[in-house]
Amino acid sequence: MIREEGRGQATSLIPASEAARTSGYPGIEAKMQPSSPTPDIVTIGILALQGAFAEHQVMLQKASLKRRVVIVLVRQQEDLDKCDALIIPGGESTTIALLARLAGLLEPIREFLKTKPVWGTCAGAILLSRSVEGAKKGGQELLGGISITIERNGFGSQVESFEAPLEVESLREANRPFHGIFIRAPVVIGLNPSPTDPPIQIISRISASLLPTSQTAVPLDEDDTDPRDSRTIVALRQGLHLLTTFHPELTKDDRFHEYFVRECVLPTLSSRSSSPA
Ligand SMILES: NC(=O)CC[C@H](N)C(=O)O
Repeated sequence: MIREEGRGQATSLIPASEAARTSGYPGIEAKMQPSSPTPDIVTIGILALQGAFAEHQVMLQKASLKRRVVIVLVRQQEDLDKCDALIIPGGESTTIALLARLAGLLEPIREFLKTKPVWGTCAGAILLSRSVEGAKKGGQELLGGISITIERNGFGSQVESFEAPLEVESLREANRPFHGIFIRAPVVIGLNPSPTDPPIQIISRISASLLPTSQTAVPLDEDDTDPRDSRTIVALRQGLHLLTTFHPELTKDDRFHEYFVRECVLPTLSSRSSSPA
């Protein structure tokens, strides 16, 4: 099932017991907004093997979040074990996968994905996909949390990297476009959820008129799930996870980071802490 997402839901509070559980980890603390009634803490890991992890870290530190966020740069399993959520940055997906295998992180992240939210940006989006086309010779290891097929460098080579304004209805101040930076970006070429998978929610599509001229995507009706139409999808969610084919961390706009914490991370914390032990 595929659905286009409307406005986001309100976040829930994290009980003090949860804050106690996550406190005391070495990491970097992002600022807490005064509106938070309790010193709730959420621990977000950033896979820091290659690529734009430092930019995600800076953005999370500056982001206007309603919770205190402890940031953990994840390089080994014991870092991952501290995290409530994980961001996989852009960079080079084959290299990140190789380094993750060498660090013994591929299987732990696959396990992590089953219960905790993960956000993949660009190369991270490739890793989060269930299958990939255009992989380097020798293949490409994936994590596979989201049931889509994605095409590496699907908009073309470096010279066809581009920037474009995106409409994203679920972000705060939704009438202000989000500046999408696409660098050798992957393209969503198929949505393949099985009947038992959570539904895929489309968060943003790029207007076909803004795509590089080499692209021939034809925008169809909003509800049409024709695979051709998937090429205009640039942000989507499935279950706990978020995928963006562009780089929000390379902008000065914190709204995607705020969205991930508010919509993907905090609801899982509150549901975990309210479920019976
Ligand atoms: N900006 C990026 O993350 C590019 C992704 C890169 N094309 C890859 O395949 O991994």
